[in-house]
Amino acid sequence: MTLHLRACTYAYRPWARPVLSNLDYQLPPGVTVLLGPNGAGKSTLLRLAAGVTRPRTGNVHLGDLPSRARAYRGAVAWMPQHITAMTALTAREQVAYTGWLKGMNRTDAWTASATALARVDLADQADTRARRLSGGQLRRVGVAAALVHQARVLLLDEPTAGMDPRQRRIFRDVLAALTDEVTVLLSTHDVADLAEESDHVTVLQAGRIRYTGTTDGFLAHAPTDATPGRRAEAAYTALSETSG
Ligand SMILES: Nc1ncnc2c1ncn2[C@@H]1O[C@H](COP(=O)(O)OP(=O)(O)OP(=O)(O)O)[C@@H](O)[C@H]1O
Repeated sequence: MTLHLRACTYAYRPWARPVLSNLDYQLPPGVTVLLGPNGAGKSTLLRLAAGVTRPRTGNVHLGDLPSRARAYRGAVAWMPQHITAMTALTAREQVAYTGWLKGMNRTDAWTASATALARVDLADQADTRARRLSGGQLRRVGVAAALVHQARVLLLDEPTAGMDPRQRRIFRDVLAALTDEVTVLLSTHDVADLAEESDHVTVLQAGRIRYTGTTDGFLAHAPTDATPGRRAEAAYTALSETSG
C-alpha cells in the first residue's frame, strides 16, 4: 500500500501564501530521508501525510484508504517535531497511552511499550516521569511511541535532533531492523548521518520537490572530488545551489 499525496495545497491562514502548492508526492517503499532548509515545508508535508492536518485542496491516501478514515490513523504513526512530556506519566505510560490511542488494548499497549522503549535503549528510564527526561531522551520516547503499535508507515519529524552520536547510531539500527513491510519517511538536518544509509531521498525547497529518487541518484549530484563520507552533504549543497 502506497502513501500518496495528490495535488495537495496547504496554507496556515486562508489569506497566506500556501506552504505547499499542488504537491504530488508518492512515498516509495523502504526508508526515505526528507531534506530541506528551515521553512521548506517538511513538517507540513509530514503532518498532511499523517492525517493530522487536512490539505485545503487535494487528498492523501494510503492505498485506497483516505487520510480521514479511522483505519488510516491506525496504519500510520507520526512523531511530531516537538514531543510533549505528558504531565505525571512515566515514559512507559506515555508510550503505552499512544498505543491505546491507536487502538491497542491496555495489556498489549503496556507490553508493547516496554518493547518499544528497549528498542530505543530507554528501558532503564521506563519508570521515570517523562517530564524529567532530557531533550534527547524525550525524543527517544517519541520514537518509541511511533514504534509501539506496529504501524505500516512511520512519519518521523527530525527524530535524531538532540540525540548524542551513540543514540543516533542506535536509531539507525532501529531503522535497519524494520521489516520490509514498514515504510519510513523521516525529516532531518543530519544530512551526513542519515542520507547515505537510506533507500531514497527527497529534497523539498520552498514547498516544491527539488529531488526525489534513489539515494544513489541523489549522491550522483555530488561533485566527483567530494570528500568520501561527505558526499551526501555535497550532493545536497549542489542541488540547493542549482535550484531554479
Ligand atoms: N502553525 C503555523 N502557523 C503559521 N505558519 C506556520 C506554522 N507552522 C509552520 N508555518 C510556516 O510554514 C512554513 C513551513 O514550515 P514547516 O515547519 O513545515 O517547515 P520545515 O521544513 O519543517 O522547517 P524546519 O526545518 O525549520 O523544521 C514556514 O514558513 C513556517 O513559518
